[in-house]
Amino acid sequence: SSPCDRPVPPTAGLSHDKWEIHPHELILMEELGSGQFGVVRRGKWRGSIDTAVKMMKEGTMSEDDFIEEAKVMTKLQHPNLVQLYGVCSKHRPIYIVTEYMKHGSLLNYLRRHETTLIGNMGLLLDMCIQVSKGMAYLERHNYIHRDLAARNCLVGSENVVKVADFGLARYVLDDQYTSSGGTKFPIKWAPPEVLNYTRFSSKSDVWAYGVLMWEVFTCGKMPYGRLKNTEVVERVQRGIILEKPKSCAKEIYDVMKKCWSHGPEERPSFRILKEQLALVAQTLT
Ligand SMILES: CS(=O)(=O)c1ccc(C(=O)Nc2cccc(-c3cn4ccnc4c(Nc4ccc(C(=O)N5CCOCC5)cc4)n3)c2)cc1
Repeated sequence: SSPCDRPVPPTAGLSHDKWEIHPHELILMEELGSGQFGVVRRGKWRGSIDTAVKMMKEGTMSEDDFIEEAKVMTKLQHPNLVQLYGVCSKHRPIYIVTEYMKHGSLLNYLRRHETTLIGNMGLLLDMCIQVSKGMAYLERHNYIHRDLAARNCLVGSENVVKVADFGLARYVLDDQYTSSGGTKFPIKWAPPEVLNYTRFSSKSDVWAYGVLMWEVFTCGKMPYGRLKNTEVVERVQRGIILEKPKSCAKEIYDVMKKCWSHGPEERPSFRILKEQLALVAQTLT
């Protein structure tokens, strides 16, 4: 059965806190990757459920605030969102347990499969549409991602693409990542109002979504190439936008450009974006 129709395993653990997962219910397997936040390993939950387990290095996130938020996040359920199953918070490091996506990040997937993907506009557009569906769900629930990019989307079987780590950015302690002046802040995915006032909204997620579309249609190129963050900030504030990717239809680039409208209120909502992209898909494929 496809992952969509498999019911989401009940996050009801043995304890009364249904978002709490008992470590003895988890079998940890191979490492999937790591970063300044810690290590991610594949896992099996209750013997059969495939999971990814993020072991958050101490000091990387405000854990108590995150654990509080995890209760809300486990309720966000959609076929294009990486499901948070729960957390192991009774020990350190805390574990963040989500559904497993077997092809890894969308960014690496695009780069790894560039030769087969570059001419397949229908498939690239479908990936973008799947992300817009997950984001339209978050928008409907007034949930802001704050770090939408191809690196934070994941690919599963049958080219399923899901949005991951929504809202996680709020709990990262490293102010190199959280402040817009920091070296790790995702400047290239940020609109003017975030660069100037760190004013996040679903419309700043829409700007980032436009950059994600650009990443998809360039099969994982770095936006603005090797330009320094200060040069990108200057261009964005002057209204200079990313150029049309070679293998991208004009109609698709037109949608990207709407996502990069200078004022947040001029940008379409994800609800509208989803519909516009479905129309473009009909005319193109
Ligand atoms: C900015 S921050 O808040 O500090 C932050 C930074 C990083 C992260 C984070 O989760 N990073 C991260 C790093 C590595 C793997 C993950 C990561 C998270 N996941 C959640 C669900 N599934 C996965 C998954 N799956 C993978 C990853 C790699 C492979 C793999 O080895 N492949 C090679 C062969 O072809 C297939 C693919 C397979 C499945 N990898 C997540 C989260 C938050």
